[in-house]
Amino acid sequence: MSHPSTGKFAPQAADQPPLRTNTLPFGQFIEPETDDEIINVHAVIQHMDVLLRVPTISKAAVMPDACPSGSTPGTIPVGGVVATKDAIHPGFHSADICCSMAVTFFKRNDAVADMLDASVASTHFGPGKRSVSEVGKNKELAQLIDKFEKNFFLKGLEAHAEQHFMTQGDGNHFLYIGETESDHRRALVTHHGSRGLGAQVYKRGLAAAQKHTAIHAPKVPMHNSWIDANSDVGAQYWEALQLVREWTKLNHFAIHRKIALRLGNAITDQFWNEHNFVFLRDGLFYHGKGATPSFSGFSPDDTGLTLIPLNMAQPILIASHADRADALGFAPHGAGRNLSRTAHLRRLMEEFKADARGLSPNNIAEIVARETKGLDIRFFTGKPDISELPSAYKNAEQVASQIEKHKLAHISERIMPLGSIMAGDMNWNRAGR
Ligand SMILES: Nc1nc2c(ncn2[C@@H]2O[C@H](COP(=O)(O)O)[C@@H](O)[C@H]2O)c(=O)[nH]1
Ligand SMILES: [Mn+2]
Repeated sequence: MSHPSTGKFAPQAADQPPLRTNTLPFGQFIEPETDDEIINVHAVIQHMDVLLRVPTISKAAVMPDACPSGSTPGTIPVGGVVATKDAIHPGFHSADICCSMAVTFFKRNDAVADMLDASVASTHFGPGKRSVSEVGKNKELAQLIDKFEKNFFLKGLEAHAEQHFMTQGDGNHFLYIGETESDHRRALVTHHGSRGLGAQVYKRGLAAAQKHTAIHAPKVPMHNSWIDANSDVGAQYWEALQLVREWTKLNHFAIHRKIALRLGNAITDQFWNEHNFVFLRDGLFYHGKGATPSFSGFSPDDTGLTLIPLNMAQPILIASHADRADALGFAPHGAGRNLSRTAHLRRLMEEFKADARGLSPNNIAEIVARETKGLDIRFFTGKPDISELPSAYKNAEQVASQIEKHKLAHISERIMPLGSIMAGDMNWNRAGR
């Protein structure tokens, strides 16, 4: 028998779990209001229907911010949560392992421009890496990297862990400055994942999963393949995920610490949460692909609070756990994209009657100004990435009200926006310009 994806011969294993002929019911907490949202929900449900035929899956849910994440049928949507038995699916947490949110609160309320200046000088956005190593200065990082040697999935990735440290990448990764709504405490929030390190671990994990699944369940397509959690490979992969998680946490807080030092300001509180990760709970592996855990003890660092961003001009929600059973104990991780990057750009080009050369610098300045009024918004490349402006995302208030209505989490505080930094235009949207 040949594997449908690899085309290679694979022996038929006696214990082969078949693909289910029927899908499973799953928790749906997504309520479309506009035509775009109706199309979006339809696509999400179609993907879930195919996905839930994978035999390792016990239960699943989609959050209010769900949107498709690829065109191959059965690709887990962003905003999807899938619980599996004895199986870890790299495709369900995807390449940006441990994409996460982290907040630091400061003692003194410095001027927003000073905080952003200190941030620009302390972090790095965009592809690529740092030329100056932090390993000599950061004992925890050095100790973490020392553990790589013994792990099959991390061995040889030491340079990635070193060179990508204190970088944040591109796309919708951001650094946000805000102030708590209730007591006006100044906050610094970052959003990023495990950078090149996680991407390499994912690649290796997916290869191991394909190898296993081609033998044990050859009808399961490549993107839904899994690693046997009870095997040695499974134990190694689980350990690699935990070490990648540690790296990501160090990365967030090393950036925060550098900014605090540069400002000469004291840190009063910090917490963080993963929203792209695998969580082990009562013997099941909960894969959150863009979903915020909302249950106690989701990680060894759980403080009972999580962060849910919406867009650069809206508050970041601070939520406490609700642990709704049919939502599998998860809440949304954001507002979710309204439209694909290309569709969003196309709409703006239509609005501004742009020709094949694309939006002019004046058009772009006008769009940025109208969407970010009163905020200090900076782009690391110096050029705005209009695909990341608030209009690219779903209605923030609608998502927040769905969180409360469905009791997916309890919103206990809001960090009101003051300014932010993102990578900026990376040339992807030059098409047609
Ligand atoms: N506060 C900000 N929130 C933003 C920004 N860009 C996107 N977002 C929100 O983050 C989530 C997370 O997305 P993912 O990459 O983890 O899938 C997204 O759904 C948006 O709601 C921003 O610039 N500032
Ligand atoms: Mn993320």
